Amino acid sequence: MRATRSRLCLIEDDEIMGESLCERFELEGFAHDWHRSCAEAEIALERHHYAAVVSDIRLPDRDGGDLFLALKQRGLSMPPWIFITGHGAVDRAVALLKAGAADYVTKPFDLDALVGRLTVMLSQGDEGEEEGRLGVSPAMEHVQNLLPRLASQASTVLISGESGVGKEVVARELHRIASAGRKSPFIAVNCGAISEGLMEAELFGHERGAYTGAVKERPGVFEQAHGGTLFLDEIGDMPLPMQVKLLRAIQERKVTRVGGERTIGVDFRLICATHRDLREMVEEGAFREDLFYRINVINLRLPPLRERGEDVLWLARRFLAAHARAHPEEPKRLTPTVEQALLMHSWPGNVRELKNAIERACILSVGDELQLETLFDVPPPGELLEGITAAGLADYLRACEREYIKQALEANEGQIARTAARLGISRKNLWERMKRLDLSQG
Ligand SMILES: Nc1ncnc2c1ncn2[C@@H]1O[C@H](COP(=O)(O)OP(=O)(O)OP(=O)(O)O)[C@@H](O)[C@H]1O
Repeated sequence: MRATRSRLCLIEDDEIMGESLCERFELEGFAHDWHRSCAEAEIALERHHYAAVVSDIRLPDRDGGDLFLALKQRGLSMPPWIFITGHGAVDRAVALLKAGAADYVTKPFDLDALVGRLTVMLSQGDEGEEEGRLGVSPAMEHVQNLLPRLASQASTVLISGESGVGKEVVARELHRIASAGRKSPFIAVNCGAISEGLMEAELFGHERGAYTGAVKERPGVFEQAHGGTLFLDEIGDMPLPMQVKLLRAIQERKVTRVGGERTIGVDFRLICATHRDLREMVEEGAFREDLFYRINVINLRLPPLRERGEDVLWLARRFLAAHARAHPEEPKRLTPTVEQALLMHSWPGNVRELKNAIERACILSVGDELQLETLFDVPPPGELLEGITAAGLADYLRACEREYIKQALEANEGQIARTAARLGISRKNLWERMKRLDLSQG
């Protein structure tokens, strides 16, 4: 992906106006792209992060304001927009300002003042304002706004949410903010992945000769996290006997290595994460109540991706851009059909599933657009057609179509809107086909 953070996007069809603006931009040393139609600009805006957009309102193929509103509605991460307008269209420009545009200038305008504004925007564009951003949905913005306060005031935080929602991402962001540019350790431990026998040594460390095979002394994760953050993932999987020891270490901020005598003071921020309902586990006797209250001081609940639709396309574009950065190629585009399918999918695997789907689709899609069929696991044709018998071609095609739609319906729990989006057809069209093929929803 081109480094366009410090680049301007000009949308102007008037050759004289466009040329004079570009001349001035060149004089000022502003990197810029000039697009003469909305269609051209739309593709560029989907692919690149510009620092600012300067756009005419009246353009040959579409109203520039409509393009702005449509991209905004699609959740595209938008640079500040400045509209150029004639005297007759000031009302429209004011309405666009209310809808989120940065500014407007009326022809003939003061070019120096415009250049002054753009200089500020270009310098801000270099700061990478998207870094550390968790999402654009109200739920994630709420979490984002809480993090600085938690970083300065909370020493224990519990993050809950389904698998793949981004609990570790949030934990790392909290750590980054708390570290404020200092280098400090972030130690992540998956409590579900360590066998019960090894857990004590893993958490508290061991002295030399503490057990067979302990040829060297080794600090545990509490000591490693000293001065930084200890992230205990899947805390609900911690065996009960270890929970007692964990509680003591958290409360006293001291540990004793296995096979050792001395206590070692440790200072760390503790972030625990779980996809399980710890309160329910307490009621069932599977999780200690005292430990639960100790770690549940601040509970950040991350909603599943299906409950924060605003984030889906925003995240998808981030993953597209990341893929393009890692592999030297132009980022692929999301077509309206693909966008619709992404929005309708229920994402049981949350952000992890979305990330994997986009990565797979980037690799498998041919051309510069993501292809719908590469996004989701659809059965390979051989598997789909297995066992289909038919009297002739028409009969055979009908059987294939029926089987394909039937499987898509099953995969989407019979939900018409989702299935239609997944198949890339309208709901009405899906209903008609189901009727014709004698298929029911469930
Ligand atoms: N806001 C986000 N921005 C970018 N990537 C994200 C975001 N949230 C999650 N991801 C990505 O999704 C994947 C899953 O995220 P993460 O490991 O943080 O989830 P989790 O809730 O901790 O999952 P688990 O419960 O299975 O451990 C990771 O690859 C992560 O990079």
